[in-house]
Amino acid sequence: MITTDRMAAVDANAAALGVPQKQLMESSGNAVARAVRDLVDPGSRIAIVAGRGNNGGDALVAARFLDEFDTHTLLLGRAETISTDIARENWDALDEAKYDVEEVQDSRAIGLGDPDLVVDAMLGTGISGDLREPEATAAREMNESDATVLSVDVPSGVDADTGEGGAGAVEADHVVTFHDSKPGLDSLDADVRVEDIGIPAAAERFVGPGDLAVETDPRARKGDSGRVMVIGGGPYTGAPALAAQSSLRAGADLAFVSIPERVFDPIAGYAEDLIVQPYDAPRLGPDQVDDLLDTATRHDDIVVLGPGLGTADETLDAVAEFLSGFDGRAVVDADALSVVPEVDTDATLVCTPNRHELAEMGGPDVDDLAAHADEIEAFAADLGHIVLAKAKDDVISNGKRTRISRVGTPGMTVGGTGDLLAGITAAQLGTREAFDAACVAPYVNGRAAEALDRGSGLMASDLLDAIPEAMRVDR
Ligand SMILES: NC(=O)C1=CN([C@@H]2O[C@H](COP(=O)(O)OP(=O)(O)OC[C@H]3O[C@@H](n4cnc5c(N)ncnc54)[C@H](O)[C@@H]3O)[C@@H](O)[C@H]2O)[C@H](O)CC1
Ligand SMILES: [K+]
Repeated sequence: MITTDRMAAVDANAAALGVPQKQLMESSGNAVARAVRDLVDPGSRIAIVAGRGNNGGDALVAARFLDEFDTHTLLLGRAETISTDIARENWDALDEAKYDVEEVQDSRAIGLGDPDLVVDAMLGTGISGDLREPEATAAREMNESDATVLSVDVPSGVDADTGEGGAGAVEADHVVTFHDSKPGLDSLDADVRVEDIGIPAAAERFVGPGDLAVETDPRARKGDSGRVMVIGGGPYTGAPALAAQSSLRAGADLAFVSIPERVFDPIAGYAEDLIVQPYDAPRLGPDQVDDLLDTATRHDDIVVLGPGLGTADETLDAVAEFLSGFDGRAVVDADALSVVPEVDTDATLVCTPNRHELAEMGGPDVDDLAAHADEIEAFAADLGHIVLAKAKDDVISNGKRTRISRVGTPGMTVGGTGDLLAGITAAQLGTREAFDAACVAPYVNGRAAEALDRGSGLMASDLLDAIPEAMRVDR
């Protein structure tokens, strides 16, 4: 089962892997033709009704595979208004090769004839709202006709994610959908077949450029990427500052750093963009927890817990107490990680262990994390939280789904890149579902390093400037 947004991401990832959409359209069209052949005998009358988007494009491809039928293709609208290059190229091919095609300029002129089968390729995943003209009239004609109706990808007018049909949606007898079934097809009174269109498994497994495009959290609004609160520092000062700064570079609106008073000066001195909130204690301890919980909960802060905190008993007690009282979103990193397996929390956690921290938490003790992705998935299921395990290839799992981010450079083994990752993850949690945020963050971090291309001598702070560019969708 795949949603429209995920499908678009996988599509773009496939293109980045060298399988462009036009090739997928060729496979889709071929699959449509196979479905036609399974439903009617050679010589039967077929009416193809194509819209001006890629859903129509699929059927325009299919027309070339249906020579043994009496096929008539109607394009709803003028060819110049076809909305994508690949669909238009497939129209032009039919036109040049003298297939039986017709541009329908006016909804009153729609005549399906008396076909045995209608291919409904008006609208697929690009639909929004009720059917407009001329699609509405064409849908009515299809629904009133005696012909078998085969819909391409999704019955036109039906929302592929929800199954909701706008007024006048096509009532399909059969649906041929691509790659994976869609949630909205489940509730239909139609026979649904899922066809493989040659999308490489890697397009789903590996985080790619398509993943950047999709913002998946319904709470997300433009310019509302949330407040990040880094609870860290004390023994160390650089780590919390790097995490907070990277969260800003990755789109957070405000970054707070909660630290012991005695390290206020250095941390406040690193960057004027950070809001430094000191507490009166030499290090984090249980006395600070009520205040921190109160602030984080009141502002719906996305918390980063761990960078530079150290391993003092009272600090780890405070971490455990914070997590058991917290029900928001948090990234847990570094020294705070050891507490997670013991703690009972309602929070949504993304845990970001390196190889050693993963083993100490009870996960697999291995060098090549990606080769042991199944064990990391089992560990995440057991832990009940999202695990973003950091290595050359990062493994991200929520216990059910597991993906790999394989971007980055050897120079990233330098100290501080993990702090950056924690901050980027927190910012991503403001606009995406937690698992998607955990997948995109290491991809952004790795792309930033690739863009700098600095080899050895890279410092984590160098990467800060490269993060915004690495998040751009159109790179
Ligand atoms: N990997 C894949 O999934 C592939 C899918 N393919 C097919 O492409 C379509 C999606 O194509 P897209 O161009 O994004 O959108 P549509 O063709 O569904 O529609 C766009 C078209 O429709 C107009 N429109 C929108 N809402 C309405 C409305 N209510 N009434 C009338 N018209 C409307 C809009 O303005 C556009 O012009 C997918 O379903 C698959 O079939 C690829 O072929 C291969 C890869
Ligand atoms: K359709």
